[in-house]
Amino acid sequence: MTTISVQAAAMIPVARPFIGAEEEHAVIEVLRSGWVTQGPRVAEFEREFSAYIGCDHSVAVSSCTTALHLALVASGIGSGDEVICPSLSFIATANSIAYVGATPVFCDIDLATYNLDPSALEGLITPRTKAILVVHQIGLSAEMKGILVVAKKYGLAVIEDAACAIGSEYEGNLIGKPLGTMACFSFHPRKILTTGEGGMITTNDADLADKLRKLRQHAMSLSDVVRHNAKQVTAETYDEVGYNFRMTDMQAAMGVVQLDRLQSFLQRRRHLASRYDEALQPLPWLETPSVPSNCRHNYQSYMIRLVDASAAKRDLIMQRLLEKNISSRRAIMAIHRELPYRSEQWETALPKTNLVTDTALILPLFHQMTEADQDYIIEVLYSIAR
Ligand SMILES: C[C@H]1O[C@H](OP(=O)(O)OP(=O)(O)OC[C@H]2O[C@@H](n3cnc4c(=O)[nH]c(N)nc43)[C@H](O)[C@@H]2O)[C@@H](O)[C@@H](O)[C@@H]1N
Ligand SMILES: O=C(O)CCC(=O)C(=O)O
Repeated sequence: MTTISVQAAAMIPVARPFIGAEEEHAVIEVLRSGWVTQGPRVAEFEREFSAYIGCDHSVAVSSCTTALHLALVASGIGSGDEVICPSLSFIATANSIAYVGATPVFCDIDLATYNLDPSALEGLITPRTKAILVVHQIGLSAEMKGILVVAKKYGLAVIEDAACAIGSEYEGNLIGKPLGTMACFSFHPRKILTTGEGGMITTNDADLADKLRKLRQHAMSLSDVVRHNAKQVTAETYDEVGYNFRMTDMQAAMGVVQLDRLQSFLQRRRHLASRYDEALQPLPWLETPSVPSNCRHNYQSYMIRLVDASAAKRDLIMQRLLEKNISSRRAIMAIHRELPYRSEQWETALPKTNLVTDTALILPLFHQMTEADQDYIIEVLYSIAR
């Protein structure tokens, strides 16, 4: 048996945001400006985000979780309603449905893409179904055509959880040029573009955008900016229950700089992903990601799936990697296994979700990861195989 001659000098993290001097300067400028939340930098970030995505409106909020929550509120979804979503997703997907008093109904996935299986949707629709919350998991677009056909047939809203999908494409368009009513993005540090925390809702519907802008700021009738600039004494009213989901100008200033870097982030990730693909494809005990020809992946995460494995075996491999200073993560969680959503019904209804959550793992992938680090990770995986 060959042993690995070198040990990584320091832990290789699963992810690391790239934050440079330009972000520092941009944030300091905001701090010195005297306007620090939902001000000019937020408006600028929204404009630049719309220009990049090619959508009409972008509404910045405090996270993707609050973006999803607000999108459901603005869609009029509430108590007694059902929303179909995958269980193979971060818990925020289902939590956003629970926040509005609706019930998440979990749909199984397509094993090739780890996204909602359009052919499994119809069996879940009841008279209470109001929407489909589609996730573009780890940055790969869901098969939107099939999903939109079902949504149209039953008159359901389609909201896209694009938390991980900035820069990803479906049929030649960037995700976020909404195919449904709204798409929601995350700028959490585990995402490709980060503002610390932060989120964005994109839409082509002007009324919806107005509603979102109002609701994110306590539903006040006149914004603080309008009142600040008013030449006459003025007061706002609060005609419905709103939320405090504002993004700060420090976050937005960082976002503007990160958006400038996005092409280079995407290029680097795609390059490293193709290196993983090439090196790992010969290993018969794992499957590398498969990308349908009508999609372009951003590789927010690089996830491999172990063939003929169990959760215990996967965890053992993760432990071996950790002992070699390589951080990995279990696959995407299965929401239906967490206490607030757990039931026998879901455990038996979602076999593909169960298989992926038990047998996949996420390998390190980040902008500054060197090819030498990546070669080391590959070498360790080969040694585990032996
Ligand atoms: C369930 C989660 O799934 C995905 O994350 P994950 O479980 O694969 O990985 P996490 O443990 O959240 O990733 C955290 C890693 O991301 C890097 N990182 C760098 N900076 C940060 C930070 O500020 N916060 C967090 N949480 N992570 C940060 C570090 O390498 C850290 O170990 C993401 O989609 C997360 O947003 C989601 N919460
Ligand atoms: O809280 C987390 O770990 C991630 C949630 C997220 O991505 C968001 O709400 O923007």
